[in-house]
Amino acid sequence: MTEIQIRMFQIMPLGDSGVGKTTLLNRYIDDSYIPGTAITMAQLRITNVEIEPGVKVKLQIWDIGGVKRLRKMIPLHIPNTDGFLLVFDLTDRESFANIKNEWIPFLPESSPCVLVGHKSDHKHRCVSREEAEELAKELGVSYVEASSVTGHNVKEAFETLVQQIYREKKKQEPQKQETGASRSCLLITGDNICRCSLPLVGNRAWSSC
Ligand SMILES: Nc1nc2c(ncn2[C@@H]2O[C@H](COP(=O)(O)OP(=O)(O)OP(=O)(O)O)[C@@H](O)[C@H]2O)c(=O)[nH]1
Repeated sequence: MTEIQIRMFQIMPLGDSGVGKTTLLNRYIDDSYIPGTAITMAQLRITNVEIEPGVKVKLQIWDIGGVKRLRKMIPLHIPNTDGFLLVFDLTDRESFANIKNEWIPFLPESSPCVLVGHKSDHKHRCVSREEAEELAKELGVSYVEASSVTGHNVKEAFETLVQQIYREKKKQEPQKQETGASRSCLLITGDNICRCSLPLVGNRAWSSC
């Protein structure tokens, strides 16, 4: 019998309108590239990731449009968000400057974050890797250059963040176990039987897997 741990993390890509947040999500979740997507209002996407043998994460991703009038929705979601992708467009210097000017101010201190230089396939790049790495160092976060056109490093960007969240959560775990925050259950799917450790909500263990 295999023991499987199921966790739930919530993440949010942040960045100016047009940097490619929705396209990045489409590439990560559906492995598809849909050019010229319309401005997003807000949508919740869900996917599953195995982060190490026996540990699965149900990943909820809030995609909120980067235009100014939609930004008031962001603080509503921040308290439930475990980590952020700070996305800028490598062909747009303003979107790079806005990471510090517009997006960092939304974040609680020490939030797990990955800085993503997006559209790395584009010929007309105007932010150098050195500048971006310098910003990442200043912010104390990892830096990944990705392209949703080619798919290059898209998985890496999301999974670097998920691993970071996982490490942070594990640090807080001994305290959770003392309060009995999870319950071991048998999960039967077809011919497979596995043991899962599920979080307790109130006094119930739950899973939507
Ligand atoms: N060259 C190139 N273009 C891309 C890439 N990703 C997205 N685009 C284009 O960038 C434009 C904006 O992409 P979106 O995904 O709509 O941007 P967004 O950040 O979600 O925009 P909002 O919903 O307004 O916040 C679209 O025309 C995409 O086709 C990429 O990796 N390379």
